[in-house]
Amino acid sequence: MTIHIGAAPGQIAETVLLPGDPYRARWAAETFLDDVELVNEVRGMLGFTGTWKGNRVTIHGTGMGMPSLSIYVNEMIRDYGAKTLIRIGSCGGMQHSVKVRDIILGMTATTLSTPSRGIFKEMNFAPCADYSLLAAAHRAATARDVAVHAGGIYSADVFYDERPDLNEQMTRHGILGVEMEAAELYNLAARHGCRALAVLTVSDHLLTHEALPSEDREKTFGDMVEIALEAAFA
Ligand SMILES: O=P(O)(O)O[C@H]1O[C@H](CO)[C@@H](O)[C@H]1O
Ligand SMILES: O=c1cc[nH]c(=O)[nH]1
Repeated sequence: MTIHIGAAPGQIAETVLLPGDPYRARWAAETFLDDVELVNEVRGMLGFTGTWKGNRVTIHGTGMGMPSLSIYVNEMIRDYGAKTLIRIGSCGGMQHSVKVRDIILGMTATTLSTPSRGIFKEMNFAPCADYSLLAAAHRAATARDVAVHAGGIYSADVFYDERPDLNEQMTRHGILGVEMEAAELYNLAARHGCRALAVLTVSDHLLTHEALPSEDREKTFGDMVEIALEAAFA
């Protein structure tokens, strides 16, 4: 047990899928895993371990934003031995070529700041995905005939942004979508020699202002869960 995770030693698998929403974790575990066991509910942050095609997997919420994700991912890596960590999140589309419900694979995650800024200081470290996971996820998405885009994403610190010029610059520089956790996930994976990837579903669009309701964000993003599972065990 750690301060924030109530699982016993060995109850967290080496492969972890990480939605922001703990209820998406429950839905994904109940929908896609066998022999599912609740392994954490401290502070209502739900985590489940089960099997997918015989492989052990944990699906665990991170909460919203990089400080929250940092707590769970640090404990999963340092205390439970997680090795492959795949975020399964929602994001806002930032290009007209990207449509609502499309899948985005985050090759890089641009950010203004992360919980790691204290160690990087003046350095602009470039958080990036693990290539083997990225390539496997792209193959899995293509095989499923899902609209998939691989490229840069933006990990913002705020959802209600008072600086629209920042989003405009991201769009201008080809960034595909905005979310709030991937950059720190990639930083932590790099620091600890783990593999990480963000597989995102476009839930709303900053240019067209389309938006899916919260229930869809919780329960209908099955393609990204299966793509993440296929990539993890490719
Ligand atoms: O749907 P999740 O995985 O929570 O991801 C996105 O949704 C939340 C904001 O609504 C942020 O956590 C953002 O990264
Ligand atoms: O962080 C997020 C997630 C979904 N949509 C957004 O606009 N931002």
